[in-house]
Amino acid sequence: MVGTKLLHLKPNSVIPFTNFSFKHSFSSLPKPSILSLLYSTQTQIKTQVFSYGPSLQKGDIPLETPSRTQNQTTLHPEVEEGNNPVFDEQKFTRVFHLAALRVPANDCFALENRLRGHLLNWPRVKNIARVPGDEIDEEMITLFDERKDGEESGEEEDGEFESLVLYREKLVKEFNYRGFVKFKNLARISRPGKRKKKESKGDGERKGNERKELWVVEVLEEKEGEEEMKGLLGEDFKGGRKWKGSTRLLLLDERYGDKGFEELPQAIKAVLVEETRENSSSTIELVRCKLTLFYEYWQMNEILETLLPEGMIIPSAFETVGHIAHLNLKDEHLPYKCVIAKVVLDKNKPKIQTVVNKIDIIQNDYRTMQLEVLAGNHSLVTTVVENGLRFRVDLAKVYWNSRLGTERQRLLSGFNRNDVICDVFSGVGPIAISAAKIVKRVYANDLNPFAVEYLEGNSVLNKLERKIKIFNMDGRRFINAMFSSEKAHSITHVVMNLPNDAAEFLDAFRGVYRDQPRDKEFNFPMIHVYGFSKAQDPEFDFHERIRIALQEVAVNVDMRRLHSTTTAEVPVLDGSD
Ligand SMILES: C[S@@+](CC[C@H](N)C(=O)[O-])C[C@H]1O[C@@H](n2cnc3c(N)ncnc32)[C@H](O)[C@@H]1O
Repeated sequence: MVGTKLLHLKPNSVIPFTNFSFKHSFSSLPKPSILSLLYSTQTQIKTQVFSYGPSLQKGDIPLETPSRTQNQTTLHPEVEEGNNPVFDEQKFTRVFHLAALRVPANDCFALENRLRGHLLNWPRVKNIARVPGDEIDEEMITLFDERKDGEESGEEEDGEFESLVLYREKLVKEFNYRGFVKFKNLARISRPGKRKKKESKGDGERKGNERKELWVVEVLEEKEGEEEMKGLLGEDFKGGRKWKGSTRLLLLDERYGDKGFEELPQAIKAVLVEETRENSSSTIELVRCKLTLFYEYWQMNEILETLLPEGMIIPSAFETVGHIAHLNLKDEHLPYKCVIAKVVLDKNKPKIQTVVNKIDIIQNDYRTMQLEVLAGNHSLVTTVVENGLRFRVDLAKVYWNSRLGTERQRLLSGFNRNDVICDVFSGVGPIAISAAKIVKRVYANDLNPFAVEYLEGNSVLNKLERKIKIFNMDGRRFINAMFSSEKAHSITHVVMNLPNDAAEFLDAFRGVYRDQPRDKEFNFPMIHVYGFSKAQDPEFDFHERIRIALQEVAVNVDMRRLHSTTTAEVPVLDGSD
């Protein structure tokens, strides 16, 4: 039993968010309550109890793969060496021995209902299972019945067999370019090509070439009388003495895997007994079977718990941007980064095509991340859908943060069709373009020429280009340009989303309204400023920064604390002065 900590990867920042409008005098500062600001890494001790359900610590490892002890001792060094992501997926194959009821296909749903509570209840495994050859052609059933009748009336064996041979002849005539859909064995006899090659790969090969299967069931017992039919219809044929038509397997709860008939619960016994009593040629029978779970079956954390050293925190969450999974690995994970990335990719295909890790904290002007591609294709250009709009981004060249989607929605909900928005640090346009759908006009600006290129492309992509005017300049210059022009009167909201130092950019507003005539019609815009603070009292700290930047100008301030996590924003404080 392994105790493992789950790490939810989260950014370590708290973003006080402020919006305010100008007024003519200061009043007292709000008294913010002191709240812990430091983000805490959420760790969870996961105690695994393996008494029920599938687990990599249970079941048998098939003979061709190394034993579990061997598996655990060799895996970590192998993984560590040169970050080699190629680990043997077969090491994750586990075989479980179960009991099942083989039932007529037509009755399986009714019996499933009746036996509820006694059937296997494992995630992603259907308790009505199919095995190769369990679907039998109606015509074949008739022949079989004829054969049986003959048996009963003492007919000669040659005659019985003849009808099956005739039936095969009939099938041969039906052969066309698609081969035999129902009887693979006949197809194989007539057309020994590709298929023969594939099937000679050995027992371990999984069926289903396109999509790898998660699990497979095989019946263990060989029934008398099966051989003869097999010879005619191929290896896939299963059925035995009681065979009468198409069948399904109802997998019984794992507790009954090694139980004999007498030890089964009454409900199961009753089904078997009743069926046999009512119908002497009942096809219901108790069989032993093998349920094999493959690498594809196991969840990301189950695989990683096996691959990473015992006790290591398992990276259990990541951010997604379009087709890209964005990890934020801790130092201790770095020796295993490629292995972790491979598992993330395998377990999240096809939505995820690329797995990256952030190399360094964001510290450049354009707020772009330094990313290392660890698995999948190397394209960092992707499309994100937010608010029903599409945004093309190149994570290597522009800023994007999907976690801010909720906050963007909150902001947008305060805009109406009479508004004119000025987005000073617009990036590729998640706020500006979404706002353009609602408001009269948007002025959007960014210093990063690549961001502006994508902003232009995205406004066209969303057919909103006629409502957006785009600028590529420093934020201060942009504010000056906007507020020294006749546009100043029309602007109702200014958005400043540059959390590191947007507050310091507020100095650009000093005196912008000094010479404006103050008629009754005049409204000051609402300025939405985002910022980080590591101070003990971030609201107080942020308020001070705003006052220093604006100096003589009086403002109404509303402050709201955002904890930038994947799930939550935390409104903490509402105050005004
Ligand atoms: C935190 S991002 C926000 C982008 C966008 N609002 C969003 O939510 O995705 C800040 C943006 O400001 C831009 N930026 C940085 N310094 C700037 C400056 N001095 N003037 C204008 N834009 C700047 C960066 O290029 C970046 O795109």
